[in-house]
Amino acid sequence: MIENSINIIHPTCNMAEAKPPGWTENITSMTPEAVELFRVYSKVPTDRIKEHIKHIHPYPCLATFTFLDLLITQSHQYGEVLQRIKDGDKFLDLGCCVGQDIRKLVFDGAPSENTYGADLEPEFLEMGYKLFLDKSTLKTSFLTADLFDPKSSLRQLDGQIDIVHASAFLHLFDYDSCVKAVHRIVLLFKKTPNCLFIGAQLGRLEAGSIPGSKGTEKYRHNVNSFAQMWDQVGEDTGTKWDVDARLNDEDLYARAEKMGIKAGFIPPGSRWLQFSVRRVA
Ligand SMILES: C[S@@+](CC[C@H](N)C(=O)[O-])C[C@H]1O[C@@H](n2cnc3c(N)ncnc32)[C@H](O)[C@@H]1O
Repeated sequence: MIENSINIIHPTCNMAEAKPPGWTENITSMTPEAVELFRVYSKVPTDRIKEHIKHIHPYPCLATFTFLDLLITQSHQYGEVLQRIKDGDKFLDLGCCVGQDIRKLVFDGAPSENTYGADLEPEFLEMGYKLFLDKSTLKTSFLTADLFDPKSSLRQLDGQIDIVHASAFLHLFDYDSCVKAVHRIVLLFKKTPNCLFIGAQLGRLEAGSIPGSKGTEKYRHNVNSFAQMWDQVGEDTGTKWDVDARLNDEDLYARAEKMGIKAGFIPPGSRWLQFSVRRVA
């Protein structure tokens, strides 16, 4: 069973959006893991952590503080991922934003030189250093890259990555873009079995498109549609993938209503979809 502790609102990081639903301006709670990360890894005194975070992040899309959830730790594969990076596997956090999940892995013992982070927005990558105070120590390679740009700096990683993590990422796109993104992700992986794609994103009991901003659409997967997409991409690319996708029990729409939040990207039937996809051939 998937834990129900994943925060309800994970904004789309649309920088044009002035105040996303769920805007808080205040850090109401932090998990003990997040407090420990700032206290021990970043050496911020406990009583100054919240002030430090609020001081650093000026962006609306970070204003719900959900990046403090350290989503990667809720993956059932977290232990395996950590051990594999320690053993030399190359890890990429795609759409890493401020790179909190990379910092958590490094804090837990992953050699940072085996880690990569990629994001469309260079400001988020810079903000990560200011948040975690590790510019002089962290050896993660951060790339500013648009996953959909065939000439992006991600090309240098093609065929070299063992593990890709992408949380709150694929749900940003319509179905065709989602399929394109998965095709691109397959290119990043080594051509060997056991490569792993993990993450969590907004999903829905009934799969389908929902309206996005400015006439766009976003696709919400359920377990079947997510697995079918990977089957299709497997066929297209001559690869084979074992998909483990699960919808969380918690009804995110009900929770949003209870909180008085009207968020178009959380329609009825919304659940967190947690997945691991392993290459078998
Ligand atoms: C909702 S945030 C999730 C951030 C992080 N993974 C987390 O769980 O906190 C989505 C991130 O994807 C990035 N992004 C959006 N489109 C992208 C693209 N085409 N290529 C690379 N990154 C992209 C955004 O800049 C943003 O940082």
